[in-house]
Amino acid sequence: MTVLVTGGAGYIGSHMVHALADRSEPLVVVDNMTTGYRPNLPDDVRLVIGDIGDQILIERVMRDHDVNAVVHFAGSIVVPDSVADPLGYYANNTVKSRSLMAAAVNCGVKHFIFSSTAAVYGMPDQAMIAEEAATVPISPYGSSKLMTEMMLADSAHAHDFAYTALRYFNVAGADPDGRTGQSSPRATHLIKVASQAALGQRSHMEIYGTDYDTDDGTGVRDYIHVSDLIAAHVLALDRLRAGGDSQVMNCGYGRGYSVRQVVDAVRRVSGVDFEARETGRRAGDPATLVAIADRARAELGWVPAYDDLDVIVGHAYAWETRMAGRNTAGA
Ligand SMILES: NC(=O)c1ccc[n+]([C@@H]2O[C@H](COP(=O)([O-])OP(=O)(O)OC[C@H]3O[C@@H](n4cnc5c(N)ncnc54)[C@H](O)[C@@H]3O)[C@@H](O)[C@H]2O)c1
Ligand SMILES: O=c1ccn([C@@H]2O[C@H](COP(=O)(O)OP(=O)(O)O[C@H]3O[C@H](CO)[C@@H](O)[C@H](O)[C@H]3O)[C@@H](O)[C@H]2O)c(=O)[nH]1
Repeated sequence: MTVLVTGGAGYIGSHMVHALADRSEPLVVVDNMTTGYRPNLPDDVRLVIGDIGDQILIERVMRDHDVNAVVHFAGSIVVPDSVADPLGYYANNTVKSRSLMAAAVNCGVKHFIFSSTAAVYGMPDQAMIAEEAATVPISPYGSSKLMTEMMLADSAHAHDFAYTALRYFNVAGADPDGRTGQSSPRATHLIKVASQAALGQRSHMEIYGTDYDTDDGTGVRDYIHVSDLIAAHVLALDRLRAGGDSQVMNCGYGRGYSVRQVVDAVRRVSGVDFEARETGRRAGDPATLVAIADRARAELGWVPAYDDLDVIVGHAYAWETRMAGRNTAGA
């Protein structure tokens, strides 16, 4: 009854690995280490360095480890990169997910949890988004994820497995115990970038667009603490094991913060008045993305524990401080 965690050496996946290890669940990680970071994993984890598109390898891992559930985080995640390299994104996110699913079907894996995204909704006309909202992605990244959801739905009809596709809103923060966090130096996420500016790793940061139709003109997002997101995964796994049906669920708190509010929070938490320069809009950014996450609460009994912007920022900033120390020590 082993859980296969794809992309388990990445930001979100490594939090899942710790959560499963905390429950003493047998698990195996497959990661090709393109953006993965080994030090974020427990020392004794079973890590197979390989690609989810290598179906022979994946089937061997599934059989050797008696895998019964897959939690699929592996993928490429930078929206502007997907605009520049759509075929690369469809290859890594869609084609290789198809291969992973084929391996799961061949090996009789019964449960599948998939990292989907609010990007499947595109530029919604309503600020608050439920799962029934139209899915009209505006980036190859969003399309690559929506296509994977479609493959899951069709395969679950045809074969004996059930899935949960979790549509994450903006994932932020870090493990409260400091075991792992966002470690990719190229990460573009707002709270990470602002924390780097506060630590002096950047001379300044930029606010992309101040003319949105929002209260203060900057983009509004629903920031969810990574540990709350992982709690939803663990509950989704338990629900599938108990015979739960296939579902798509939003993961967010149902409350949005503007870029300016986030920048103020990072200044408040860090005590550093770093520079935030106002520039033009970034391509493909909707004004507002906020989840209606009633389904996750009802179906999973999910109750967030870290729904507080200063707590999220505090954990992200503590992690960034730790990373800065590591980098200095290694220099
Ligand atoms: N970070 C967010 O705000 C966010 C929001 C919505 C959805 N997601 C989704 O969550 C998942 C995890 O995102 P993250 O922020 O942890 O990113 P990440 O880049 O930190 O983690 C992705 C991991 O997958 C691995 N990987 C990539 N392609 C692979 C392949 N072909 N075979 C094996 N391993 C591969 C990478 O090495 C990395 O360890 C992704 O699928 C992403 O699309 C993230
Ligand atoms: O240096 C920066 C970085 C971001 N922003 C703004 O901050 C907000 C959040 O941006 P970011 O942290 O880059 O996240 P998103 O572009 O909203 O995308 C994240 O959240 C999506 C779900 O909502 C996921 O699909 C993506 O994978 C994930 O990167 C947006 O309004 C950006 O324009 C800035 O102003 N300056």
